[in-house]
Amino acid sequence: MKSLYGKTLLNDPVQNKSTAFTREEREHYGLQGLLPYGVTDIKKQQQRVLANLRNKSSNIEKYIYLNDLLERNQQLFYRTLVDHIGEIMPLVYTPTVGEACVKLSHIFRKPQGFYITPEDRGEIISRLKNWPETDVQIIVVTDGERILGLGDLGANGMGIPIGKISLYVACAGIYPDRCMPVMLDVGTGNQALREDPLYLGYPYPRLVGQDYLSLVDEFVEAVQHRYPDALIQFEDFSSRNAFTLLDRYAASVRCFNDDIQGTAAVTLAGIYASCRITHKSFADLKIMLLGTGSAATGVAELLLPAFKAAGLGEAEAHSRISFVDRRGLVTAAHELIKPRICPFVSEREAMSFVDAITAIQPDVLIGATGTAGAFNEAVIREMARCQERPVIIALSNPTSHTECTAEQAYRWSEGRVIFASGSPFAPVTFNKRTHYPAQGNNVYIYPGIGLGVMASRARLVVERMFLVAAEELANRVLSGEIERGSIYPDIARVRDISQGIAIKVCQVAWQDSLAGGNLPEDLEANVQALIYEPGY
Ligand SMILES: O=C([O-])CC(=O)C(=O)O
Ligand SMILES: [Mg+2]
Repeated sequence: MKSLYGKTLLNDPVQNKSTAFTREEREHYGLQGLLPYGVTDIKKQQQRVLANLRNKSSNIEKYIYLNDLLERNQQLFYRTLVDHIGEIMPLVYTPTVGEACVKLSHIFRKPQGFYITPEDRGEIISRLKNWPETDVQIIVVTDGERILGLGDLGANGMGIPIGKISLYVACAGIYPDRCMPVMLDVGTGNQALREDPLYLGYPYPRLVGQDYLSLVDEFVEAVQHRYPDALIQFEDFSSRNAFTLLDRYAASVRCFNDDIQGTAAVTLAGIYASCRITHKSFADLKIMLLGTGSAATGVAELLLPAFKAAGLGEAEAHSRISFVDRRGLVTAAHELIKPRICPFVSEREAMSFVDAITAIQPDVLIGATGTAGAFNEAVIREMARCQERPVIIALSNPTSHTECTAEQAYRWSEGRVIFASGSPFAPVTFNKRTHYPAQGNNVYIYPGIGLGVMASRARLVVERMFLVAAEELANRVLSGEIERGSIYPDIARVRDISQGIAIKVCQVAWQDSLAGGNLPEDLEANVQALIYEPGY
């Protein structure tokens, strides 16, 4: 690392320790006079951070404060995030990051991440040289078209890759300088944004068709040229582009789509864990999905190999999965069925959502619609009538777009639901009993996948990696958590869990001959060696 002195050192977020510089360091680095007398350690600094944070009156203020801290003192930011992940994750990630994205052009302070626009066409390789890091291993890229359940936020969507990267660092221990958030700013279909005088993105309608694809191609090729080891994580693209890009690159480029594959794995893990509560066999389950976008489709497509691994045949596996959308059960009577949903079309007659629950009696109901209220009272009551312990997973983010609240799920099921949601909910007390909703968010999966791909230098990211990640995550739910109805582990253990997932991913990489190099003697040590522990 370059030796910095004086103000330059204090202004460098990576090397700055602020009041934690010792007397000797102050003398050595020319810091005398530039700091108050008191020398504190990182624990005391954390106390100050937490007190200031808790004093802020709104979540967006907390987001801004934490972001400023990251830009001032990276070690302190990450140490505090890691040590207080349950409290701070919702402020740097879902749900607050949703609000931050909506307002990003207005709260903008310091540029972060890397922006590419159509004006960079033909020049992306040389533009990438402007990024100062030489060893980038993880790239999270969005084009801002489907930010959480909030829709097209254009370049304001940059908040998402930034948030995801901070959790790669906190939840998997990837070194910050090995991570790169990228915004492919190809314009926005959001007219209000384009007309906002403070909007900072490329203020034109979105590139589409071949113009769009060729720009993404150029970006992917440029990444492979400049950062040949990097994993590309596609995030928050529109459903259509998400599948198009995954189909285009997955067989030849080290990449995955988090909304399709990460969400699928976290959902599958929750379903596996729910069987420990209901004492049902996974192979017997019937699963209903509301929504036909990238997340719901991804879940169905990962359930198929999971069912097959549990002994079901192809047709039987398909028959366990049903889709509903706002028109009701997806049957052949539906017009314009998306190609990937076709294999799951029900042979029953057309019927409403609630009637489909009555007819099919699903054990598990999953929502991925981006629509608040989609799980209304009638839906939840019918699930509770059909099942002693209905499993309901409301995936959509942020909280304002979740299919139902935790409180509604417990109330309308008389406290019998096993509930999880993409965004966090506080515990709910109903009929004098406290219920603990779990957070089924892909943050339990993607950091471990990334770490495992990095540790194995796997050429490709394959389906089996998500299956083993789901199994590992489900196995990490403690019996005490199962007893209180939680189907995901306490987020405080996520770092350890990500390492467990990474080891399983490495095993797949070596078994499937995808890994770079020879199988290390000790896979765990191989993963451990990569871990960043924030501190001075
Ligand atoms: O960001 C999150 O919290 C989960 C996710 O990928 C999404 O909702 O698109
Ligand atoms: Mg996402």
